[in-house]
Amino acid sequence: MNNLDMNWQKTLSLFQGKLDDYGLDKITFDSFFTTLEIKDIVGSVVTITIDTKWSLDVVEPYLTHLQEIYNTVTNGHYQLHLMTEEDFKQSHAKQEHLLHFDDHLNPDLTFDNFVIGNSNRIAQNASLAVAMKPGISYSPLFIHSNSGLGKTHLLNAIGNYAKKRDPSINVLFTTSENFVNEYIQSLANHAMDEFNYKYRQMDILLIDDIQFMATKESSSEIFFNIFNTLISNKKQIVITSDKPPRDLKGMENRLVSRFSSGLTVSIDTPEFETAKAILRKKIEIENVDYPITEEVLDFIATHFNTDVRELEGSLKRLLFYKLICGKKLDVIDLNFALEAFSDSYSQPTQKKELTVSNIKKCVADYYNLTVAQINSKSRTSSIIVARHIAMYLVRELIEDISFIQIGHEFGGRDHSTVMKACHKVQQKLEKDMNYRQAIQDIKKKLV
Ligand SMILES: Nc1ncnc2c1ncn2[C@@H]1O[C@H](COP(=O)(O)OP(=O)(O)OP(=O)(O)O)[C@@H](O)[C@H]1O
Repeated sequence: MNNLDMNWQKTLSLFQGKLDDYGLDKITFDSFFTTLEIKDIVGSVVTITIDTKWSLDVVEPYLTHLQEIYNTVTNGHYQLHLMTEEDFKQSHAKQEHLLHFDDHLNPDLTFDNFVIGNSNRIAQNASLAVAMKPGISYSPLFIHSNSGLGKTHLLNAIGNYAKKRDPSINVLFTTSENFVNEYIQSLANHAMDEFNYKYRQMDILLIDDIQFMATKESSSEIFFNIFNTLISNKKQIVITSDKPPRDLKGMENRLVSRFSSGLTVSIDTPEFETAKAILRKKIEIENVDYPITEEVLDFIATHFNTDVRELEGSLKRLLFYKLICGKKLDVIDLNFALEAFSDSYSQPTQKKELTVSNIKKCVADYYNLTVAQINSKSRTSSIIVARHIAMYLVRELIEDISFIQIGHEFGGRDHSTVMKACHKVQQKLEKDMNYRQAIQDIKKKLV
């Protein structure tokens, strides 16, 4: 007999000794109480089963006495929970079923095939740290970048890596859109218990593209609760988004502040060498068995480098063109690449004309402000931030424009005010990754 059974038998025999006090007789005790069995202890809840519903009705009124005795025997603070054998089996089956959910991880997206460069090193390092020790140091981890730069890849890599190290942990990858749909469906099917149970038992919850949840109020509410439960149970949450937490328009402040409470990292557009390394990796994965010259890689890395998806697409196009062109080629060289991209590649076009007004407009749009607010004397902090960035970008992007001219363009301000603003931006750029990303995003829209 194990400890658990011994404690229970002791409880029953002490209970039996007090039958008179409880107004019970031996025949009732022998018929109903001796079949009680401890099935499960989760935390402080001890589940006891009984064979039938009518036996349950007889025993239930005496449960608090049994609980008192059990806590004296075990010197614990347990709550006894009584249910029929049948109910226990059903709820167990439900939980077993829920434990076999699909993790939705893509096994092809791993750290092994994620190319590291300056543009993504911090995000990759943070992701790996989290995958090695989920929930320990950086929860939530918030990864943001423009589209196609590897956020989904890293999310999957975290899940795949962690599962490989410990196959017993519960990992779930989902997009915020799927989360919202699943929530709506669970509400409609009266299956919110299952929904909550599933999400709350995760050791690692990976949520892609959180920006879609911004305006979904009730889904945000339930997500907020799940988020808090997981974080307070030291579980790992990783979230991705196309912008940093504070720029998630429409997202509740309490969620934004929770998102910022862990570690926030960003991914930039791959620089030339990283773009080439990614191309080489993709060539290796595709098992390309003919040489592609360095010049071709340079060409693609220079002209199709907005994001990694574009790099991948260009390579696929090149390989496809080789397949269908009908030429017998031993090597893919630059001439062939120029032919393959003849309709999508044109000589670099002239830069868009940059004027003070279109820089102001672009910054104002980015921050959801008007140009009049940028020019105004308002001291509201969000307007000041946008105004300073606009001044800085004017100074940086328009050749030979003086501080005096800029001051004039921004509502007749003094040149020293403009100088101070530009200096402040420069200082903040060096320290604040999110700020740097915002300025890069605006620049990208302008140039
Ligand atoms: N550093 C990298 N090394 C190898 N492949 C990469 C890298 N970064 C991105 N990729 C590949 O680029 C493609 C796009 O990446 P991914 O889907 O992860 O981007 P994303 O940032 O999540 O985009 P979106 O915001 O549009 O969802 C994927 O095929 C991914 O495997």
